[in-house]
Parts: sequence; structure tokens; C-alpha cells
Amino acid sequence: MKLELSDLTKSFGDFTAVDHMNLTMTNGVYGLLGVNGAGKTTLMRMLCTLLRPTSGHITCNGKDIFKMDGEYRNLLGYLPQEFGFYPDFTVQDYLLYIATIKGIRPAVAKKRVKELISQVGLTKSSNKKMRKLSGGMKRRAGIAQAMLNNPHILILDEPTAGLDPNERIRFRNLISELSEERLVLLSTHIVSDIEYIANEIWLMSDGKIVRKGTSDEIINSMPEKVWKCFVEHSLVSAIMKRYKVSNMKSEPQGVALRIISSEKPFPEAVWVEPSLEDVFLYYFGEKVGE
Ligand SMILES: Nc1ncnc2c1ncn2[C@@H]1O[C@H](COP(=O)(O)OP(=O)(O)OP(=O)(O)O)[C@@H](O)[C@H]1O
Repeated sequence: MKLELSDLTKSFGDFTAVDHMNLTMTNGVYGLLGVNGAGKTTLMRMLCTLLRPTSGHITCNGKDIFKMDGEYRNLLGYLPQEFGFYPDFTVQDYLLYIATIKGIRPAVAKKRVKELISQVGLTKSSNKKMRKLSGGMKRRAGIAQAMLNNPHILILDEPTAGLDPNERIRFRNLISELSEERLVLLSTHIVSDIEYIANEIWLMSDGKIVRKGTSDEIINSMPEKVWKCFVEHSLVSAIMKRYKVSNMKSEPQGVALRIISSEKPFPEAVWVEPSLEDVFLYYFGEKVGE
């Protein structure tokens, strides 16, 4: 499976949400990381043929996805950021209903729904009404609906939004499991959601991919260094005006700061290994603040 984006652009009036993007994806997990408004959903909606590009092309194994029609939709599973889940349907009925919409034969659908309910860990809740599920369970039902047609391409828009830490971990494991022999693209603005499961991470800002690579490659690409030091409370605001501070924590010795700077900020500062979160804050610090 190969998806190629060439010079892909989407504008709304004179605002460009996706800006001349060129990318290639094959099987594996791609993590699209960016702050709110970076253009992630716009990109994903184009990849699902729900939105036409202003210019440029998306091809799947060499064919224009907008000309493939049903052939492409059969390859695709999509979990939108907000998905309609019919609150009074049970999990099982909801999935059977979506299977009907997707044109899956009833006998096949019944078997597939049962398998998927088990795979996403909802067997005990299969007769529960959708509105009674927790946020994490709803998202798992959402993944199951995206997987009904056993898609080769799985696109998940902010699948971990609103999940608690346990649900996040469970979700990450599920996505890793589903990614075998499949192309999975998932968007998030939470670094830890993709740090360990994405084969390739894309940092997106203002409609462009500003960095891409494995987690290690992205970390190593950061031009500045990360320093750790302890300072008195009274100095913190002056330091924050002067340096990019990726984290601060009150500790008995004072305030522990992680400072991103090409030079040693204080004689007592020690150089520490950067994390992907430092890199994210390095590129998007002000935007995260906004
Ligand atoms: N239909 C539209 N008309 C006008 N502007 C739009 C439209 N859809 C998106 N935008 C704008 O395009 C930009 C990118 O939006 P998009 O939803 O793709 O970002 P995002 O990275 O998915 O953000 P979030 O994490 O908040 O979902 C935003 O500034 C948004 O306001």
C-alpha cells in the first residue's frame, strides 16, 4: 500500500490550511502531531476524499483517490474526531448498522462485528447502549466501525482525545496491534500518544510538515540543547522571558527547569538528553501557550 501526496494544498478563501505538501506513506503507523489549527483534520479529510484539494494530488498505488471512488473507500477506514454513534443503539447493533451502510453482507457482518468487539475489548459491553459507554469505550467502538471492512488504510483523527491514562495505554496497544500490514495515520497533539507506536512522526504547523522521521531522528534534529537546573522561585519569570522553558517543577531545592538553549544558561546547569516533548515545545512553544 502506498499513498502519495504531491503538492497537496487546501485553501479556505485566502487562508491556506494545507500548504503544498509532498509526502509518501507505506504500511506502518504515522503520527501526525500538531497544535490546534495546524491543519491535521483538513489533511485527513482530504485523505478520506471528504474534502477536495484546492490543488495537488493524492494517489493510492499510483491512482488518483478521487477517481477511484468505491475502490478507494473499500480500502479505507476512518474515525473522525466527532463521530455519530446513535446513543440508543447497543454496541453490537451500532456496528451491525454501520456494516449495513458499508454494504457488508449480513452473515459476514455478524461474524466480523463479533470478532471486532472482542478485538477492541468490548465483549462484556456489547449489549450496552452507546450512550452508557465511557469515553474510551466509545472510541474503541469507533475504531471497530472503522475496521469493519478490514481496511488497508486506517485514518484516526485525534483518537485519544479525552481519554484517561489507562485508556490511552490500552488504545496505543490496540493501534499497534491493528497496524500490522496496514497503513495507519493518526493525529494528536499529545506527544506520548505516538512517541512509542509511530514508525514515523510528522510535526505539522501552519499547514506544513516542519519535521518528519522516527522519534530518535526528530529528537536528534533539534538544533538546540536541553539543560536542567534549579533556581529560586523569584528568578523564574525573568528566566522564562529570556529562555524557552519546556518544563518546570517545584522541588525542595527550588524550581527545577528544563531550558532549551544553544548555550549553557547558568554555570550550574547540566546538559540532559532531549525528549520528543522538548522538541515539540521547541517548535511549537508559543503556539502551545496560545
Ligand atoms: N471549512 C472551513 N472553512 C474555513 N476555515 C477552515 C475550515 N476548516 C478548517 N478551517 C481552518 O483551517 C485551519 C486548520 O483546521 P484543522 O481543523 O484542519 O486543524 P487541526 O490541526 O485539525 O486542529 P484541531 O487539533 O483543533 O482539530 C484552522 O485555522 C481552521 O479554522
